[in-house]
Amino acid sequence: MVEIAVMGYGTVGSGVVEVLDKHADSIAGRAKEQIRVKYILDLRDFPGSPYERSFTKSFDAILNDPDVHIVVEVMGGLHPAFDYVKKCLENGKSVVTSNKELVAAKGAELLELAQKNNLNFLFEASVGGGIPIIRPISQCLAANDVVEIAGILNGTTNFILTKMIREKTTFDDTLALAQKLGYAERNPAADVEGMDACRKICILASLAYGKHVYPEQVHTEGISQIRLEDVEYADVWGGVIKLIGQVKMMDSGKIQVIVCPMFLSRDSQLANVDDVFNGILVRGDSTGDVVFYGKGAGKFPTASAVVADVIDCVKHFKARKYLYWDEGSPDYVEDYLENHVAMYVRAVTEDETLAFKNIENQLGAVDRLTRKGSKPGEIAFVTKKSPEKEIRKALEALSGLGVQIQNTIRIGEV
Ligand SMILES: NC(=O)C1=CN([C@@H]2O[C@H](COP(=O)(O)OP(=O)(O)OC[C@H]3O[C@@H](n4cnc5c(N)ncnc54)[C@H](OP(=O)(O)O)[C@@H]3O)[C@@H](O)[C@H]2O)C=CC1
Ligand SMILES: N[C@@H](CC=O)C(=O)O
Repeated sequence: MVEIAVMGYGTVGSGVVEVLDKHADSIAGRAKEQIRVKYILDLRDFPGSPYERSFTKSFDAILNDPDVHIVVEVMGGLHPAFDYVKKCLENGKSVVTSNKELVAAKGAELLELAQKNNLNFLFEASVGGGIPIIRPISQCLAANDVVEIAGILNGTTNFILTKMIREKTTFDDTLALAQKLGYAERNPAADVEGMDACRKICILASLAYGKHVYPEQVHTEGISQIRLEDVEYADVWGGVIKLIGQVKMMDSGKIQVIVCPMFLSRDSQLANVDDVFNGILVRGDSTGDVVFYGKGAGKFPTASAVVADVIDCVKHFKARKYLYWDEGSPDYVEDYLENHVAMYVRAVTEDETLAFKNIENQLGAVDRLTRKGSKPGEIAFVTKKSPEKEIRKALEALSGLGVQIQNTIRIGEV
């Protein structure tokens, strides 16, 4: 019998306890041990819960119980999660977490601590919800040099974009539904403004290239600037808008990494990844493209990944699971303005003919886009591929030449 503690009884934590209970026998068969939830730590009371006797408000009760060998951290946030996880690892307890904020900020330090103490620190659920992606990158694709990873990494924003486009629902209503379904972060700005996807691409980049990438090193944009006009122009251009996290290794040894909405061609493997689903493309030098697809958020998909880590922990008490990356460095990430991109631009002008003359003077030839029902003075175009800093400079100059930029979205090559 292995006794464990679950810290946090919200969407994911309640799913973990339920899955462990419902599938107790088959899980015991796979882990070769019965797994029992001895403690559930939460701030609230849950009167009438079938697990009522396991609830505690004392972290120390868990920390000081020598019978607890695995602690599942599903509270979220950095504090007190970091402190608790660190103490668990210092006190001989392996840790499983779904907390991407924690792994993206402190992964290198916690992995080192786990290694030092011959314990496991596992976080399959931190990226892609129920999709297996941490193990495939660290194990199944280990023979490859990873050339690039690009993915739809946030279920909430993909759900919002899909519903707004297909059903013309409002942003606020769709976000409220995503919250009700347990997809959104406690502070949904983390989803909408791209921070959640940023944390996930940091974890994938750290794992793939062996060096920590910190969220503050990644240029991050969310979906709050996207308007229905942009969605219609994307359609005219031949694609869709998706929030993408992307990382590539450069010849210089630096990485290019970004999180932002992108126009994706309908031919892209990620273009039809809709609703709460995530899609993650990993390009290996030997395998070529491998694409992972599944539910990126929600109670049971995420609980499934957490419980799989618990089972793996039980199977690897003696032989630790080897996950590791080094601390990062300030010069490791290329300035995103140096990246070569093509850019969709939507603007307004009072004189269209003059505007396009000025646009082509500044940017060279562009591909004009038109849509039905455009507003008076509205124009849109796609630039040629150039260093982003040059495009930004040209767009700044255009605003002094009667072209008021309303939005820009990068053209993805995924
Ligand atoms: N929801 C999802 O689909 C996914 C979530 N994740 C990640 O999993 C983690 C948990 O997410 P989720 O379950 O959705 O979040 P919830 O907010 O639903 O659950 C968190 C739970 O932890 C409790 N809690 C918070 N702080 C403490 C504390 N100091 N001591 C004890 N209990 C505490 C909360 O209590 P109270 O409500 O009283 O504050 C709440 O019950 C997050 O890191 C999230 O990013 C990862 C993948 C998918
Ligand atoms: N809020 C996240 C939850 C899973 O990681 C998302 O929407 O993807």
